[in-house]
Amino acid sequence: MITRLTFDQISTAVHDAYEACKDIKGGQNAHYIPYLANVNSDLFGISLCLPDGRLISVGDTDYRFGIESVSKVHTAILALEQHGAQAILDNIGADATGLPFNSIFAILLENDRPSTPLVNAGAIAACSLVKPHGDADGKWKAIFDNMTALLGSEPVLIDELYHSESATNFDNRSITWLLQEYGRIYDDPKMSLDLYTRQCSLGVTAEQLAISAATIADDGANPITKRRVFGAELTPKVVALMSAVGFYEHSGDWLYATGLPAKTGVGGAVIGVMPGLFGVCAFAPPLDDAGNSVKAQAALKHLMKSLNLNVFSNTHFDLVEA
Ligand SMILES: NC(=O)CC[C@H](N)C(=O)O
Repeated sequence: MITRLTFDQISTAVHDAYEACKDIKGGQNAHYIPYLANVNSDLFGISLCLPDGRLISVGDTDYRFGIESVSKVHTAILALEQHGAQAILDNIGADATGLPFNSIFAILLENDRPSTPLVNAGAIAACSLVKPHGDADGKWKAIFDNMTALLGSEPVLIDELYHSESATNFDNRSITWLLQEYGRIYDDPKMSLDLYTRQCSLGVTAEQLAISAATIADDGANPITKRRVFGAELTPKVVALMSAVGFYEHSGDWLYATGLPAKTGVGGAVIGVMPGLFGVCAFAPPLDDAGNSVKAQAALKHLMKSLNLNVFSNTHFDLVEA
């Protein structure tokens, strides 16, 4: 079945989702990273980007916040581009862990594999895979440039967040050394961890993240800059990774409830990708027990329901002029 959607319908749905969810309480800011604990908990924004570059934004969509684990998607794309889909499967994996994002148990259960580039272990391994090998500055430039190409404009490193996170990331240090012991870090371990921590500390806006999600939805072509960022054959791989583990131990419940492949970060962002149709980002700092934004989840759930969208349904959606 083909259903026609207009820009106005999508715009109304975004504004309705904002209104319906703006007063939702519950959850708390990430408390284990001191910088994030102090961000204003009332911030809330939704931004949606269409493949033709039109943006629908409501609320705090130009506030710059820590990208955190949403960056795992961007660097997974870089590693996929540089090494190919098979190498990422062989060296990292694409499995759901069913466990928290920083789980050491998941590494042990998965027979030494980091599981997926979208949990901490696999994301640190992905940073170790980024070329040029052995060159910290060159690798950071590759990560930053790839992020910029996906966002359509530069992110800004939040120094305070980077220092705050570097000083307190004891679990990620343990993960890195365990992976090193298992032969699953493919460059200098300390450098790989530092690159991961730095990418998590990049400041981005909800609007930038929506553009990057729309770039994934648009088969690797950035809808704003029109630049091709990655090969179209990678979109199904990226969407599969997001679907499998985007909400960590709540990934199945999320996908079942919404039908939206999405990825969260403890900075409060959630990005969602409807291939061919749009990319979206909702942002609000308070998180649930799995580290996923309470209000952003509610807003995206509302949006998908009101537009009657689901990536698994047998309905194809065409964006039409009114
Ligand atoms: N889920 C997240 O966003 C976690 C990211 C954070 N930088 C960490 O490694 O703990």
